[in-house]
Amino acid sequence: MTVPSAPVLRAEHIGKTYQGRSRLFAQGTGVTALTDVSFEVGPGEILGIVGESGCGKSTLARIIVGLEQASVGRLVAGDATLVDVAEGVFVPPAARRIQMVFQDPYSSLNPRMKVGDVVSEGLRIAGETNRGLLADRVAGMLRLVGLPAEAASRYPFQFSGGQRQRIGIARALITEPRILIADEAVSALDVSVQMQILNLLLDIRDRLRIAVLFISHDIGVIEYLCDKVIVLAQGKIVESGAAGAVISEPSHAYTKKLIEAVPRIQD
Ligand SMILES: Nc1ncnc2c1ncn2[C@@H]1O[C@H](COP(=O)(O)OP(=O)(O)OP(=O)(O)O)[C@@H](O)[C@H]1O
Repeated sequence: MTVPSAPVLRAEHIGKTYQGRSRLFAQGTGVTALTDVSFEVGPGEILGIVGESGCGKSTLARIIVGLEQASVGRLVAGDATLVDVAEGVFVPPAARRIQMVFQDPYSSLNPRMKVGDVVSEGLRIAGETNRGLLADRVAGMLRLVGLPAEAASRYPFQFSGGQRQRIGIARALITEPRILIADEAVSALDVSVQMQILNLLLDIRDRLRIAVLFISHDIGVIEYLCDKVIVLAQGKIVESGAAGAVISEPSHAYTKKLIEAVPRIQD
């Protein structure tokens, strides 16, 4: 009998209301971006978070990584409570061991930094100064994402979009996060390059047993990559479960609409 692993991340009843400063929000109503969002992701599991623009995907990612405060709810990673709004718990981003890969590899890499410095930045911020150790770790990360070690001495503009996304993944993984959040990480890439990056994420998941939250508006990509999925509409989970089951037999009209809108990736 296999014993189920403890979740790497558990979100409990997360809610977020943005309180604007403009007169539009004068009545204290604000914008409700998330309502009662709960899910779990286990080690080596890829959870897809799918929904149309404005459904709250990026807000959820920013809350998990700690760039945004939740208005209500809890986030627990393994034994550690990262967020408990009622108890006033808020673990700062640098202490969460959660890293993000962003949509646009062109703008998310500092063009004036060599790739080696881009990739090693997280370790240097954490206080690592040993140049030999940093170079070894960078070379290992570049190898992991399928780039040659010589890439370290070049600049981001010397690489293609897919290669830059590999650099972004190496940068995210160097601090050994327990969770990787990919926010529309393949949306800016051509379809064939998308497939290469999705396959790289599968390979990394298998090798590192890391948990991945994969945020996308594209249900075809979610179907190819993810074990589980939550479908967000207007900040609420309208459907969740095993990715194959949700996509082959969607029970909610919103999920059906997402499926009809996107060509399916065949493996
Ligand atoms: N800083 C903010 N202040 C006020 N409202 C915000 C803020 N950020 C997001 N929102 C609102 O919260 C809701 C969810 O936005 P969010 O960016 O999380 O959605 P999304 O699904 O990631 O959309 P997209 O794919 O377009 O980025 C939207 O109604 C948005 O207008």
